[in-house]
Amino acid sequence: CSLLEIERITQNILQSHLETCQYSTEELKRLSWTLYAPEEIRSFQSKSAEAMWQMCANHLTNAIQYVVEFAKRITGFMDLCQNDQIILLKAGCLEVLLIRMCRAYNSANNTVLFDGKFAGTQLFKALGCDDLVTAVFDLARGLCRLQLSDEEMALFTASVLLSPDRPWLTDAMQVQRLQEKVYLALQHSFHQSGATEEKLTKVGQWAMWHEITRL
Ligand SMILES: COc1ccc2c(c1)CCN(C(=O)Cc1cc(=O)[nH]o1)[C@H]2C(=O)Nc1ccc(C(C)(C)C)c(F)c1
Repeated sequence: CSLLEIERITQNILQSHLETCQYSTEELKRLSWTLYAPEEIRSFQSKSAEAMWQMCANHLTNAIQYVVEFAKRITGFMDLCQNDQIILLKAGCLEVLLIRMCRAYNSANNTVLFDGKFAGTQLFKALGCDDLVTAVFDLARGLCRLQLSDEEMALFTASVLLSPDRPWLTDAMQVQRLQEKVYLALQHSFHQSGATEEKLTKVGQWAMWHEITRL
């Protein structure tokens, strides 16, 4: 597709991301140095698993609404049949939420935004699943190292949402055509920003992995 179309796709997806990213980069920077005091951490740790899960579920459900709104604003997503829109969102919204979460992660002290301040893994002890919590923090740390710009984050999460290999899609080809345009825009964006070798390799690996899983 033409450079003009690439530019148009990039602007639409960047705009959609900025309008639905829930916290601006500046806001997260400011928040990232407000940490919980030891007694506040202890009060979270002494909650019941049920109460702690309820709190996390509320926050994540709220965040997922923003991901749904992001998808609806991507040109071409609303042209898909409703069945496919639902399949793509059901399969992809948690992946997108976890990728977006790295923006609210501070690798300097391994903390993530939770309920207004930045929390370390020990705050979530009451949940009783340290492995899941550690995995979420590890993913955020890995993604943080890519130092993705808002534009790259927008294009990357859009390409994850527009995965043509989700099961039961009615028109996978239509989704694949959309995803290929977003990949082109992402590559163009990396080359524009003189992306680091690591970033290109990482995304290349990710694209490869996607090819492999599609085979
Ligand atoms: C897309 O990126 C993010 C990143 C963090 C949060 C959100 C979205 C949603 C709002 N949120 C809140 O804590 C809500 C709040 C913010 C505020 O100022 N007042 O209330 C955060 C969030 O949900 N963080 C969390 C971090 C770990 C977990 C695990 C338990 C999975 C580790 C989790 F479930 C939620």
